[in-house]
Amino acid sequence: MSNDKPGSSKDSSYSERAQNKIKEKIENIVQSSKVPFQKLKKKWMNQEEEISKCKYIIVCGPKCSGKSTIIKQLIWYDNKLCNDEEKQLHTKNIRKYVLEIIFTLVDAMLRSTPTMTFDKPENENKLHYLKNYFYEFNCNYNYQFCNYVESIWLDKNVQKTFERKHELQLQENAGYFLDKIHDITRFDYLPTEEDILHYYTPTTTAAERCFKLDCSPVCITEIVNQDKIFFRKWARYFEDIKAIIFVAACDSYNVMSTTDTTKTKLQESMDLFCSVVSVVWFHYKDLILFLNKQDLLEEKILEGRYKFEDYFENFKNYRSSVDSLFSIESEPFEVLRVKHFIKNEFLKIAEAHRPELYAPIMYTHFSSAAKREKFNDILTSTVYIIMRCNRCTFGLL
Ligand SMILES: Nc1nc2c(ncn2[C@@H]2O[C@H](COP(=O)(O)OP(=O)(O)OP(=O)(O)O)[C@@H](O)[C@H]2O)c(=O)[nH]1
Ligand SMILES: [Mg+2]
Repeated sequence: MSNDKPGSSKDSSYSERAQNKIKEKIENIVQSSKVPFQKLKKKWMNQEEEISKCKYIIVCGPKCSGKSTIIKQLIWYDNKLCNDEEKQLHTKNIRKYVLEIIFTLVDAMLRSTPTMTFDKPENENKLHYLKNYFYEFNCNYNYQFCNYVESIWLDKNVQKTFERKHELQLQENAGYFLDKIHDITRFDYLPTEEDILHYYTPTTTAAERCFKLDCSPVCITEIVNQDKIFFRKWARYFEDIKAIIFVAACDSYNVMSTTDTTKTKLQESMDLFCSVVSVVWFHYKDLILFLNKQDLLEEKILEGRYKFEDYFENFKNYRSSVDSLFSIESEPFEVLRVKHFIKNEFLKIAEAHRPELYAPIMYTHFSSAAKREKFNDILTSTVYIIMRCNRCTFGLL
């Protein structure tokens, strides 16, 4: 009967109330922390599982070599292609890009010596409209755009100027879009996947792209702003990666580097490749080398304007051990010689810098990453290699 004692009931109810309050408080804390903690724990466990299964891959190579294009193709693997809404987002940019190509061509035509003007004088007004109204007002589609752009492109003197495309500041894929100008200027134009692959958007930050590849998670990071010392400095941060993709643009054999004017961009790619394979961390990693832009390389070699031996002296005496292959493959002999020579140069660098003892596997692909069909087989085997790297990590192979 302690409750009957004076003050006791008060005290006891006080202590009871206090205790209950504390209990309640603790419960609240536990409750509030318990739920998210459990959720978090589940999430962590899931993440941990995902991450441990995840194939971290870095994609490196010189600027504009096709790194993002290859990543796009990998994301679209399994037919997870763009839907119409996503495609629509590219329409305006592609139209704007086509206009910029037209402006560059007209500019070059007007500056040429002897000076040229439009073959059809009425194109002058059309150009004026496109430059001062259409382009200025955000390139929203209208009837004039549809008629004027094609009319200017078909002007005899503009076409003549395009024959000098190598001398002009045009991107290599300008021809691809000009060939499709009739489709692009239609009101119902919806870019194809190949149009999206050909459209260039420079990558400015090293963003990680995580997606499912053949039902398994993959994280791919495109490395930006690389130079020769980049890998030596940062390589240890990539210690956990499972594989490296290196992309080189083979058609750049005649394009002089902007940073070292004694070298071509292809030679510069080889230097960069050398610094990648020299990194000790990477000696244990699988390496997938894409000798990219084969379609543009073939076009350039067959055109004959820029002889390969003028840029790589030892090409003259190149006798390939795969000479017998030349007769089986359907490509022109000279193109095959060039592409196998380039491959050989990269392999020599890898052999010299990746000690055989550690070096796992180096896979080499001749690729045309912006071509949907042509890239299909390579895509399948790349996915297989990525899966293989993963199974190796878990001792399944
Ligand atoms: N014709 C052709 N064009 C290609 C090929 N691969 C890439 N391209 C084009 O080359 C341009 C550059 O490709 P990206 O994939 O953006 O190159 P990148 O290496 O990511 O470039 P940065 O992000 O600026 O370093 C784009 O217009 C692509 O469409 C190819 O094999 N053939
Ligand atoms: Mg990129």
